[in-house]
Amino acid sequence: MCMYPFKSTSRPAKQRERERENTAQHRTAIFSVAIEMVDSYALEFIITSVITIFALYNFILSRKNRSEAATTSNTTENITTATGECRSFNPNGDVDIIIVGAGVAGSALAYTLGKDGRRVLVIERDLNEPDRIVGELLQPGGYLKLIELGLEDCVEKIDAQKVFGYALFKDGKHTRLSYPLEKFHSDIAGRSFHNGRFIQRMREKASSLPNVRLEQGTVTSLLEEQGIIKGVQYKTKDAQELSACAPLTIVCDGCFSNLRRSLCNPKVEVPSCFVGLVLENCELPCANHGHVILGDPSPVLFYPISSTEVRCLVDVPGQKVPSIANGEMAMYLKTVVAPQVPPEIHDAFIAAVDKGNIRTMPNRSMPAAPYPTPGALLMGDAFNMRHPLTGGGMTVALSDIVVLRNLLKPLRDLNDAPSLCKYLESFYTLRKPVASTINTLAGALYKVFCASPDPARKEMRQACFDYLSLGGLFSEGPVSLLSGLNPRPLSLVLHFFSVAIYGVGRLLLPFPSPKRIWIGVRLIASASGIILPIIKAEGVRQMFFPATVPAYYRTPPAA
Ligand SMILES: Cc1cc2nc3c(=O)[nH]c(=O)nc-3n(C[C@H](O)[C@H](O)[C@H](O)COP(=O)(O)OP(=O)(O)OC[C@H]3O[C@@H](n4cnc5c(N)ncnc54)[C@H](O)[C@@H]3O)c2cc1C
Repeated sequence: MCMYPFKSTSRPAKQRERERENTAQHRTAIFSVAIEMVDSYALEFIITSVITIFALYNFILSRKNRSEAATTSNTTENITTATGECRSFNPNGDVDIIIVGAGVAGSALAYTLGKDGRRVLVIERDLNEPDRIVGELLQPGGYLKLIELGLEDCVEKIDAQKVFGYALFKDGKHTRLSYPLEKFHSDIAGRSFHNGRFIQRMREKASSLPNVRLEQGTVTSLLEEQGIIKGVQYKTKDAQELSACAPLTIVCDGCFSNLRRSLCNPKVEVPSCFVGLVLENCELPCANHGHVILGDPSPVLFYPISSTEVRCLVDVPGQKVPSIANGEMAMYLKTVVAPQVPPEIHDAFIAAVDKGNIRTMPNRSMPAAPYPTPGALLMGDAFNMRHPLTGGGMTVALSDIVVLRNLLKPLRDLNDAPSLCKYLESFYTLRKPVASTINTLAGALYKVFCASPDPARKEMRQACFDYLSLGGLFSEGPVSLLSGLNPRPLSLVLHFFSVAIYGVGRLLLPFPSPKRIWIGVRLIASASGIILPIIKAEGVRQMFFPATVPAYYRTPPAA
């Protein structure tokens, strides 16, 4: 029993000293290896753990919601019971798919499905060229989707401008963030243009197909028969009430959709409005770049929409904007916004305000929360919206169309609505990597980029600007997420928390004071408070663990 202690104490003192040193060195080595491992894996581990807990929470919640949804999905607003008029309208079943709305999503979808041989009827409220301040900058990721759909020529002959990245301005300093386009063909870049011209090109291209028919009319309701959407009821230009039927109706009636209520659970938020102006004949400080001014109270954007025009979008927080009619808006733009505009375009900005063509648009966000409904599907802004700060809406819509096209391709017959509906549930998961990355980034960046009196939020905003200014991986990563070139949700979360940690590091170095430590703690809390609710709304499981969602593996009904 006492052999070991006896042996130990009987060794010579030098040997014991050496052994002690060895043990200490060994411990230090283990400790430093452990520290290195902790350094490299801690962040990933913490995030993965948080996400896993959220996934479980979400899973339980989604089951609860699904059963609630089942009871509410039969609300009949904007749904009319089909009585037989459908069959009399198109007795030969000459339409496979009805598309409501020929905006960005509807017209791209019509061409895509028409090209695949579907007989498509598109009903659009107004076939004249739209004149809007939305959807004017297509990210390079969206342009890649346009190529996949064979629609890239729709940005030709409309004086579209190539966009190679962003210039970010804060307190008189600026940094250039280029899209990482090196490994792509030289034609790949963002494109900015007049939204109406782009849409008209896509409408023309869709209607050039013999099996695609575009009609002007306003859809007033969906036609339903025994829980299955059979088609739509619509009013023509000359006030005729008609109905049309098809095995599948795809609703793409945009951000103000009044048909989505029966197909999803619309939780629309309006954090701010954009006020739009057009600056003429001026040179942006960084040619062929989007410009983001981290202004007070919130960001201001500039980007070219033709060779002679620059779009300016001024974000105004809240749902109310100063009145244009009584001149309050012009006063606001001149006194609050103009002093923050880069000097190179200041005069053009004032001239645009004086010219008076000021437009406004609410900035809406709405997570996708569909009620899978046999015979119908939502797409575009009717289905899912995010803050337009990062110009991601069209990229998400086009990416969704690619996913849907691939799912529908193997199907010859769309008539078995319940089986088709079950199969198309996979769409909601397959779209997630692109959609959730762009949506989350838009929501998070908007919050970070807004000015705030809170010191923690101020630090976060400055840390974000400085982090992006570091260049290399620090700008490339976030920009490739924003551009839709690398839509990876985990990469987004890692960059977001890296910005927060970078901000905290700057607060604590070289000498942390209690006040700075406290701001650091609040910075991390505020970063989590910004991103986690958005991730939760996107669906943690679908976003980070899509392969664990059973719908991911749905096979075509005929297979
Ligand atoms: C201020 C602002 C700026 C934006 N900037 C950008 C940007 O730079 N880049 C970007 O990618 N995204 C941007 N977006 C988002 C982008 O505009 C949308 O994501 C995109 O337009 C969605 O396309 P959509 O087809 O769903 O809707 P829309 O393009 O709005 O099309 C909807 C169509 O449906 C028609 N319609 C509506 N109701 C009916 C009905 N009852 N019957 C028949 N037809 C109907 C409408 O006439 C319209 O043609 C911005 C959004 C806002 C609010």
